[in-house]
Amino acid sequence: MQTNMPDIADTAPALQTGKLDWVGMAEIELPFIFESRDLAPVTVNAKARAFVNLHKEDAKGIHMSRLYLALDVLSTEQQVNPQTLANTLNTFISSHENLSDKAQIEFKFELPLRRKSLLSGKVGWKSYPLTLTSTIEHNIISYELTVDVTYSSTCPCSAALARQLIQNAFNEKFNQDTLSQKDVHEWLGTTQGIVATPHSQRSIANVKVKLNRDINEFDVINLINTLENELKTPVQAAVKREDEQEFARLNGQNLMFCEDAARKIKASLEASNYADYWLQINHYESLHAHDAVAIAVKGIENGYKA
Ligand SMILES: Nc1nc2c(ncn2[C@@H]2O[C@H](COP(=O)(O)OP(=O)(O)OP(=O)(O)O)[C@@H](O)[C@H]2O)c(=O)[nH]1
Repeated sequence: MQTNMPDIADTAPALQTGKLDWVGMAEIELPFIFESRDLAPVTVNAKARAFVNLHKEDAKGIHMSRLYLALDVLSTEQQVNPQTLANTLNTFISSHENLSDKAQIEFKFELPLRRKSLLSGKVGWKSYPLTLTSTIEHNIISYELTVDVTYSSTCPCSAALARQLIQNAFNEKFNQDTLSQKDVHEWLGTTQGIVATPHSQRSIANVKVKLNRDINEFDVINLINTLENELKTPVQAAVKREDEQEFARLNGQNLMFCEDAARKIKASLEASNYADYWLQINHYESLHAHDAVAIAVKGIENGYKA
């Protein structure tokens, strides 16, 4: 290797002086082993962002290779958990002495989970998009987790209008003289009986939570289960007919506007122990070509903004 190579990050003058909030790298390909409560350590293929601030006004630049190599150690020699992330952030700072006093790592990846069907006992894969961000500032580390949960939402307005059409069709078909339980039962099993069906839409809840500082493990499964249990109609993996029928029942018994979904999730996050939260509910309408959206935050001082 050639010695005496110029190292302009240390020696060259900055074109213009000034502090920078974040400098680093984005879209770094980084497989790693992720650790979370109730989950066997799982290898995920993340895209990483790695940053430090540049508070030395006349420094030419940061040392990007040092950030990259610290991430590589995390990827190849360790498993990702709150402690190893904290160590890596500390390495970012200690490898930028006099240059930086803040650091941030963001991982975006899909977490594949085995999910059970509603009734049949079958199991299948479902992937959840996650973003895990850890930041160190004034020696304090914070963690933030964003997850997208996909579910089905059936429109309550459409359901009421469909019920009215069914009632009208019933009145046309039957009167007191012709009413027989057997005939009505048969008729209800036809498309003339259930003359209209409400529309449902694939919907996504984007939820960001700020984790408490003192956590010693991530708990992604608990967050996902909390959201899915509240929504009741998450999209399914393995589906037999009995599961599909149960899904239809759950949709019918959990009619929701985006406001309903947002309020349900807000209530469940309020009941959880998160330091802060932000949520956006997206109903990708099948009636409209546009989407129905609701946003909420915990509303704490200096917290997330809607
Ligand atoms: N700071 C900075 N570096 C960049 C940028 N684009 C590419 N690089 C390259 O990132 C590489 C790594 O920089 P350093 O970490 O300083 O590399 P190094 O000097 O070999 O590593 P050390 O000996 O640890 O300082 C250099 O080759 C830079 O040219 C940029 O926009 N800013």
